[in-house]
Amino acid sequence: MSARNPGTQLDLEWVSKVKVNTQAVLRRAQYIQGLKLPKKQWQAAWLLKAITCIDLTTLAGDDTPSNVHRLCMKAIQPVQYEHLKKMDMHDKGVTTGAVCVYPSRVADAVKSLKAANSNLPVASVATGFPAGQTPLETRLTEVRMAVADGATEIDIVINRTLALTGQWEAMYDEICQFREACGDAHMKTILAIGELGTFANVYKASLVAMMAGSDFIKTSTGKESVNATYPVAIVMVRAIRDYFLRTGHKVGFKPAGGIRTAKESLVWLLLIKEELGNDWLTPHLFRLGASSLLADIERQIYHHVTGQYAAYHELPMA
Ligand SMILES: O=C[C@H](O)COP(=O)(O)O
Repeated sequence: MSARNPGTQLDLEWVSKVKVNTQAVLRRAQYIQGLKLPKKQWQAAWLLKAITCIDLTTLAGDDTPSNVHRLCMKAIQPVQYEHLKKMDMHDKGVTTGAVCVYPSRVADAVKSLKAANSNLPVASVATGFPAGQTPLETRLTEVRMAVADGATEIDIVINRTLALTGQWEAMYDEICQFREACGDAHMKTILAIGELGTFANVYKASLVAMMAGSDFIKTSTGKESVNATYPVAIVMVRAIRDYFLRTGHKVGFKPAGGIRTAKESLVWLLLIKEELGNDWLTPHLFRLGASSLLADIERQIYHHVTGQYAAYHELPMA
């Protein structure tokens, strides 16, 4: 991870002046989706880059030490060795960016990775994920427990009630407390954009989250009915850019929820390149939160290397 965002004082004047031009946002998102995607070896290189930015995720009620173990093994070796060798990438340490699990499974993930001699980060959702509707003290305890079990990245959810009722100061205070509870663990703040109503609210929530010291802002939990969309991403990355221009602090961006295809991962990389520039095209500042994207990327890489499409059952799944 890159240098942390120390946050700033809450600037309510900046927050209150926010206006978002919806039509301009939609046009820009359309434009980015229409851009030409890289082909052939360039596409394969971009797909490998996308893999290094994935937070390989399992967030299910039936998660067990054994499926978390498989997830970790997949994160360490996301592409078959022979395929990487054919691309001369076998010795470049291609892994996913992190694994992401519920707090109760952090210790399992840490154990599996340690046994495999891997220092891949373990991220954990916390703070009453996905709804955030538990008492503040419970949410803080959850963060501390995940960190104590070895999570080095914590994905918190914002209190949507506070955002929807314009209680930005209270939201800022809560996030500052989460940041403190994280200690040295990097904090990604999930806005749950599908529940924020307007683009202006998304922009305001992004600003408040960054002012409170978030190292990343993240679109969604993957559990809302609307998750990562390109227009919302434009709004959030513009907030990241504006915050950087004012403070000099680079905050990362993590779209998450419903990202399933290799093609989508390429569009996400293009969006970041166009909006924030190459500096952000690194796992330190960009992550894709996804539970099933890797299988499709692996399939495209299989095709690139062999000239044939693999059936899903031919590729080892996370
Ligand atoms: O943070 C990651 C998301 O929960 C993953 O969502 P997904 O299962 O739709 O890929």
